[in-house]
Amino acid sequence: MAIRPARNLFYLYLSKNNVSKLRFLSVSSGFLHTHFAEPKKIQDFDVYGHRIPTPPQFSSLWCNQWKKLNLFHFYGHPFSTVVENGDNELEVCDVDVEENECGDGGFGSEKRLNFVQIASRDPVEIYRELRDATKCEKQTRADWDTLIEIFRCFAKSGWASNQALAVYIGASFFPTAAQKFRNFFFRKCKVDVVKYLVSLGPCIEAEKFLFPIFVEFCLEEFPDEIKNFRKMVESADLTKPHSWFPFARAMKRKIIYHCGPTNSGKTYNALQSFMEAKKGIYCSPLRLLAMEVFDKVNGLGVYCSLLTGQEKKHVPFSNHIACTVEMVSTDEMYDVAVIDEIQMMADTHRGYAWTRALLGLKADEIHVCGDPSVLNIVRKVCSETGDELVEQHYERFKPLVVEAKTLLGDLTKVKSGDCVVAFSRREIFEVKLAIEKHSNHRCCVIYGALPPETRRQQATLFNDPNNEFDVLVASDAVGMGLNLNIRRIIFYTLSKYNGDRIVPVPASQVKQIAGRAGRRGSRYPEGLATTLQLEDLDYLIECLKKPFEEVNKVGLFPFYEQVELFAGQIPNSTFAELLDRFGENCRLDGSYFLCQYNHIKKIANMLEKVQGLSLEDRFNFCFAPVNIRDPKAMYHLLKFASSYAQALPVNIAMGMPNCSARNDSELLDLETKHQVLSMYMWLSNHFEGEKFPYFKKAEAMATGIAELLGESLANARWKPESRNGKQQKVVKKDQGETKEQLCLNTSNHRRLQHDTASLALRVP
Ligand SMILES: Nc1ncnc2c1ncn2[C@@H]1O[C@H](COP(=O)(O)OP(=O)(O)OP(=O)(O)O)[C@@H](O)[C@H]1O
Ligand SMILES: [Mg+2]
Repeated sequence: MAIRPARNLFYLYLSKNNVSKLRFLSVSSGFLHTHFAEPKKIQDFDVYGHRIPTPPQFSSLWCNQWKKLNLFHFYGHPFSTVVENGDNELEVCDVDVEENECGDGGFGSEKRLNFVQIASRDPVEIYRELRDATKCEKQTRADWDTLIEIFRCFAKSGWASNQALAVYIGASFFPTAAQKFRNFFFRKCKVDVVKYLVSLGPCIEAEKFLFPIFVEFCLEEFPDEIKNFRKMVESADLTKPHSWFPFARAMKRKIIYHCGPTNSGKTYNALQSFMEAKKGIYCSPLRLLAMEVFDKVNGLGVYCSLLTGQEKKHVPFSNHIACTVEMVSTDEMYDVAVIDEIQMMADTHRGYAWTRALLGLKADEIHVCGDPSVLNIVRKVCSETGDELVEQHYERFKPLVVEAKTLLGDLTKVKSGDCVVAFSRREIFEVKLAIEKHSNHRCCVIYGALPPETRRQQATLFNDPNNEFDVLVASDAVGMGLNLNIRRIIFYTLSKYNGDRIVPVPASQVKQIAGRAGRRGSRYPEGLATTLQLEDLDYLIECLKKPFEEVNKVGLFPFYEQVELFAGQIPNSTFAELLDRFGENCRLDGSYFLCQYNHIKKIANMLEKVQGLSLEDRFNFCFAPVNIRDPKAMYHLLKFASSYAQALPVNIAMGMPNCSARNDSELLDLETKHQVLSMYMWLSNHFEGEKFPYFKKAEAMATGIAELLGESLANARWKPESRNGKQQKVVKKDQGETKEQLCLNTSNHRRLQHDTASLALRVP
């Protein structure tokens, strides 16, 4: 028997056969499911209530009535514990059932009984009585005071506001409706109703009593508002996303889940099926990985094209394509599709792209590769879509061992084949500088702001044993995709800036990064992981020991067409307002969340003043890959959008640097320039080509800059920008860097300061 708590939806089935009559107190707290009433079990049971318009998931009977004369009754929230027996029947626990001969509801006083009778009356009736009353009955001062407080709480009640959604009273309209309801009630109130409410006081019970009366009031008073909101909600319906892809639903697809930790051969095996297929698609989490698969597959003699937001490389006669997951086509038919890093379905920003690929791909066979965190939700999706699911479980090829002695804060203990992982660009350069200054090692660097080509070039340099670059210093960008010959991962710290504050690095990420050590094919027999500081070791061990946390929701985001439909319901709003209203009003099934769209809103706000962009243009511009914290990059996006809106050919308007960076500021400049060019290429691919006619030029410049970045990194021996002087500039660069500033400015980041200090102390 499983016990599960029920919230507002109560199921009940009486276990006692001798129950002949029932009454309910406080049942107004919820919906009573219609499956409940099995007349043969309860001879004289007659739920007395009425239907209210509710969304399908609440196709229930609203009940707040009780029958006279009873043997059993339920107090408070008796249904908050529901026992499910093996036959899937549901019973109310006996503990919640009290026998009572006298039928007074257990309150013991006649006065109280009257109140109780109020509670159990049909809210429609109460409402009509109030509505038809000509004036307010006299109340005491104290009762008024309590009443005012009760209505104040009602207007602020999250519970009531949520419940009101079920009858299409939106959250933004709820306070107005509650205010009008209060005015109505105060003009008409009756002594017995008031007394009952006052006896409850300002509490959830009072809200629950008032709510159905409020609903009646709203249904009569605000039919237009309800109709409009209903239309709006229906146009923001994201429930049943599997039904958005009818063609894929008509297919019986086979999903093969390659499930396991990092470095266990998941992608390798999926790619075997991909290459053997007549027609295949590989969906990558990163441009970098798409490029790598493109190269590898072509190298093995299978013609394969490349499609990312920025580049389209068509290989003649190819039937295979490697793309980034955002670019996947749900129109094309494939024999085999691979969706790599499927656990990214749960990513707060990009998760929707994986969900869409899984639900929408028209492929006979879909190989998904990832850790076990989304296995259950993929099982659920498959049962909804009717696809067959086959699970293949994997183990790591080589063991991962934690080195307990750590580096004790001493970076001179770094050895050949080590990868030091830091979570900000500044730390990366500090570590590189310290290692190169005080040892004979040379460092490659990999971090998110570098173009994929440069990251690959750095990875190749590190992997090649025949050069002096034998240590890697990297950010979490190293966690996915690259094949690196790492002997040992050393965490420089285990906390990072999450866009808001410094937090411990999530265990799943620690696992993913540590798992990079000891890759199959590398010369190391096992992978090692450790920390720079001894005090971080326990957290590292804890993370590595932790089983993968199960995810219970995955991301969704509306298509443009859905946003357009919704926009029709609220004309004259800005795109950012539209997104907010969509976010507030969209309906989702329990397995999905709406992906975060703050960055989209930020771009939408910036572009608001650009006249002449259609809604679709705005939607597309907002998805352009831009670092919203980099004002230079944002400025270029604004300029691109302005030219586009004026139907002018969009210019790159940026000079090509002619030498590699000589200091950190020049390096930052190269990074930004590359990002702007990459954005231009993306826009050129997402809008009509002739509007962005300088694609080739942008591509050539981007290649040149990536090379300059590679050269610059090989020679980089400068300090990252001074913390005082150019802090602002650095902070705007990317998330990781803002961490550094916070570390310096606030006292609760003592540990990082300590790390830096001890680094300075111990390095001779
Ligand atoms: N059967 C095999 N024969 C030869 N090499 C293999 C085989 N399986 C895997 N490898 C190699 O082992 C390395 C790790 O494999 P793969 O990338 O498939 O792991 P993964 O489980 O996808 O890891 P991650 O989670 O890090 O993506 C790769 O370099 C891959 O080419
Ligand atoms: Mg993989």
